[in-house]
Parts: sequence; structure tokens; C-alpha cells
Amino acid sequence: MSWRPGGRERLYTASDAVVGAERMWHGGIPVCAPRFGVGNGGVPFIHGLTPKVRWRTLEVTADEGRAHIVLVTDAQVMSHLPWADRFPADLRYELDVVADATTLTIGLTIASPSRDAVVEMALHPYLLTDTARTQVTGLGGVAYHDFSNGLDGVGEDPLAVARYVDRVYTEAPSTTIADGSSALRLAGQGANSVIVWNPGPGNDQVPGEEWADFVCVEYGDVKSGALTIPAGSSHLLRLSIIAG
Ligand SMILES: O=P(O)(O)OC[C@H]1O[C@@H](O)[C@H](O)[C@@H](O)[C@@H]1O
Repeated sequence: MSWRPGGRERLYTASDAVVGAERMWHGGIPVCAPRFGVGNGGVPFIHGLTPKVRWRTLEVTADEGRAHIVLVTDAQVMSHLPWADRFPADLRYELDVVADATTLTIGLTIASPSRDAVVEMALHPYLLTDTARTQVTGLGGVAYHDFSNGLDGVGEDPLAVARYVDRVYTEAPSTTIADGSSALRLAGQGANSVIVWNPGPGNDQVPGEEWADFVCVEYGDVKSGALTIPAGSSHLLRLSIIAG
């Protein structure tokens, strides 16, 4: 997966990634639903069921400087996966992606036609940045739990990310990720959590020193921010990333 505003790639893909439908790899923008696993003992897939299935492409349009893609999937497509039976069998998922010269906007809608559905959802961009020089701003004063060390805290501003960090913040303000040579501005809609993740040195998730090349700042509704989608309705989670 690639997004190159101004000719510069902004999404990390691990050098050992085998990219393909139904495979798990590190990079791009995983779409996590209807469960977000970190800290949930027993959840088989940390990012839920949606990354494990093939989505159907409904629309692809590209005119000068702008691309629009709509993808869909549903609970039936994932019914063979462990944990699928814990969610309504008629959940529907739609992903609406718009990219232009400066902005990438991703909307994830979950619709629950017939039952109240308790879900978690998150959009999980792997953003290229020089972590040694990166400052994430905007999360000051926001309560978090850090799964890297089990501690609760209140966000500092700016936040340094050149280390193992796995925080779930309990609010979702706009954030900026800047490393001196590039800046990305992130804003969520329909989000009440931000997750900040970097595996840090010595991890077994990405090769070698690649942890120093990216940070994930994810927007969603996870943990205490899980949602109940009432029967017959839907929830839209939207993430906008603006390159500066
Ligand atoms: O290894 P995965 O499944 O891509 O997950 C990467 C990371 O994704 C983050 O969203 C989680 O908070 C981390 O706990 C997790 O390690």
C-alpha cells in the first residue's frame, strides 16, 4: 500500500512483508474490527476479523489528482474465523478511501441491521517518520494505558516515540507527527480513542532497525471506548491524514 503526496512515500511497509489478501503483514493501514485485541486475553487476532478476509471492491475512480475507492465486506465472509460467532451474523463493513495531493481520508462504517452490536474499530496507519527526531503533539493531558509496561498515565506533549510504546488514549484529539523534515496532521471523526504504537528496538515484529522508520498513530473506538451500535443503525469512523 502506498500514499505519496508531493511525490514522497508516507506509508511504511516492512521489508519482509508478503503483501496480499488474507495475509498479515506489517505496514499500510490495517482496518481493525470488530475487536481490537491488545490487552484482551484470548482474542485470536489482535486486529480483529476484518484484516483476515478479502474485501469486495465496489468503486474505483481516479481523476486528475484524486482517487476514490469503496470496498465492502460482511460477517458472512468471516464466519469461518474463530470469534466470528460472538458478533451479529449480518454485520456489514464499508471502507471509503479518498486520496488527493495532500490528504488521505478513510471512512470505516459498520452497520448492524438487526441486533445491538458491541464493537471495537480502529484505522491503523503505519506512518513513515524518523522516530529519533519525531514529536507527536496533541495528546497532552489525555489519560492513557500503556500496554508496553502496564502503566496508566496522562499524556505528555510532545510525545517521543523512538522506543517501545503501546498506548491507548481515552480521547481522540487531532495530532501532529513531525520529524523536522515532514509533518503529518491527523484528525478523527467518530473516534474516542487514539492508539500510539512503536515496537521499539529488539522487537520480533519488524526486521532489524525498521522500528526507527515509522510510528502508528491510530484512531478508533477501543477498550473502554468500545461502541454499541443499536440495531438498525451504523457507526462511521473517519481518519484524515494531511501531509505538510
Ligand atoms: O503485530 P500486529 O498484529 O500488526 O500488531 C501491531 C501492533 O498494533 C497496535 O495497534 C497494537 O496496539 C499493538 O499491541 C500491536 O503489537
